[in-house]
Amino acid sequence: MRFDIDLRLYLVTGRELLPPGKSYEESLEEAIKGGVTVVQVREKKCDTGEFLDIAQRSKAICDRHNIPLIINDRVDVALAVGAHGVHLGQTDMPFAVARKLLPPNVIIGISVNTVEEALKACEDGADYLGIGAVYATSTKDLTKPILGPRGAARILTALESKSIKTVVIGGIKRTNVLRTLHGIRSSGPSLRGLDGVAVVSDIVASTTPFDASKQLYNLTSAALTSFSARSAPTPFSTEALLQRAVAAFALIRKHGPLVHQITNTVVQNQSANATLALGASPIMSANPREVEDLSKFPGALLVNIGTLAEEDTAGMIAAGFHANQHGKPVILDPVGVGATAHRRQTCDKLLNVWQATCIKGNPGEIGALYGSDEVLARGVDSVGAGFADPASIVKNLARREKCVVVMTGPTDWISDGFSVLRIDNGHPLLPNITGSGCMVGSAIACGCAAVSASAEQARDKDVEDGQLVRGDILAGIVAGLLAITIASEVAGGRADVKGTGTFLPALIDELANITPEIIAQKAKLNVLS
Ligand SMILES: Nc1ncnc2c1ncn2[C@@H]1O[C@H](COP(=O)(O)OP(=O)(O)OP(=O)(O)O)[C@@H](O)[C@H]1O
Ligand SMILES: Cc1ncsc1CCO
Repeated sequence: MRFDIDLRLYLVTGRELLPPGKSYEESLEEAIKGGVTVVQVREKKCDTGEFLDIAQRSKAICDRHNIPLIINDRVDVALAVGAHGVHLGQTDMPFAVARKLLPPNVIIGISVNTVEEALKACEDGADYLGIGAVYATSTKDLTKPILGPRGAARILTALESKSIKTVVIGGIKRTNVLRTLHGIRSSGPSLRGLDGVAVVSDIVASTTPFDASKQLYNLTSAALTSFSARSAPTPFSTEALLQRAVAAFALIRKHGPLVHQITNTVVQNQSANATLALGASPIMSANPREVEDLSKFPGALLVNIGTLAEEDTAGMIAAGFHANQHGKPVILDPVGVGATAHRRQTCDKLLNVWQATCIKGNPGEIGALYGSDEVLARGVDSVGAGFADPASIVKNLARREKCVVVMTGPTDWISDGFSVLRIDNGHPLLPNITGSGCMVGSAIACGCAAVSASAEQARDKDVEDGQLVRGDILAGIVAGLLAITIASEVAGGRADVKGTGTFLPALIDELANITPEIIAQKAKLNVLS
């Protein structure tokens, strides 16, 4: 097998882009340490001697880190330095000629811009394809059409039956990599057809290439790692998950993490009070100017689109983006997403820019995101009896969005795309106060914030492939759900609670009174699969 190269984060060099004071070697080494998995040396404006010199210097660095090196265009230079591969454009040396000149273990990649070029390169026997340009870029004169994510998806769709490896290239950077990969997935077959992203200026022009490539590696891994391609985690029992959730609940009180909430104007006060009662610290702000600073604190971000003021959308987009960059859990509450086209478009926009850790909604909201009309929404409320097969809905949406999905109701259904769980706690008064679902979102955010802050503090092992966040997220989510639903049972059973008016303050009190022992004792949690 000739091809054993990890294409996930493919760096294409460009010395002319280096920032002042940064040497080529320094930049390359930092980029590799940050997560670059393969390096292509591209030198368009130098003579052979200089190209050879830069290729040899690159090879020495790559060898030190066991990273494959590919040479752009020049078969002779590749042979001279013993490179792993050669990358050819459509106007470079023809594939057949290069193949003849190169030893069989040297791979050949081809740049393609159309379905025809891609199929021809497959037929020729290319080892991988660089599909682009996805966006306009200053690093290359573009004479061919810009593909956009949808154009790249068209080429990937045509390659569905081929085993060839692929990367997308052209203007890809930290700010658009998730949007790009989400866009390709939603308009093409699946990301299983894609093996990586190629990046130039976002790494080479950076004064901190280590950070740039680390962020790009994590973002790309999270978007690329397909649930179906990943091996399923070890199944766990109800008892084991309950223990993890009880431990996660205790971490809220231990760490008192910051929970940044962009939420609707109906529930701001009660959600902030619920957060405090659980033992975390709320900060409610949608101002795009401060979301980056807020993302630096250990904790979590909640984005609730309940009242969706026009001016809040920019803050929601930026907050999720920065939270992803800092590995903070992001909880999306798509309130009323089934009610208006604008809410649907906004959720699409948000999920195109950032990766959610958890999406929580009532059946109307989850159905609207899933694209099902089995359950309908009336404004922010869900109507009707619910889904005939709720377990499949949450599991399939979790797989598609690569996050945990929670669907609330008399039974709360939860899935991480592998397991499905149900929680049967809750009091009938809970859905009758406005914004109880929103408070559930805050409670989930508190649980996620706690497990994430704890893992950060313990400097847990580095994030696993495909995960943006650290910590036992599923346990954090279950902890938040159990805390609020069990507190509602205690509050609803109190003699002084006469209806929804007295229920709300009692609920806040009982959230503060709840203990890990009460949760362990009263939880009606069941792991179904
Ligand atoms: N009939 C019920 N009995 C007990 N608990 C319930 C019942 N219905 C919902 N709940 C609980 O209430 C919480 C809120 O769920 P619900 O589905 O009402 O949210 P929502 O519709 O998003 O609320 P809102 O839009 O008012 O914020 C859930 O955690 C759930 O456990
Ligand atoms: C009533 C209402 N309207 C927008 S948000 C909200 C709170 C419950 O979702």
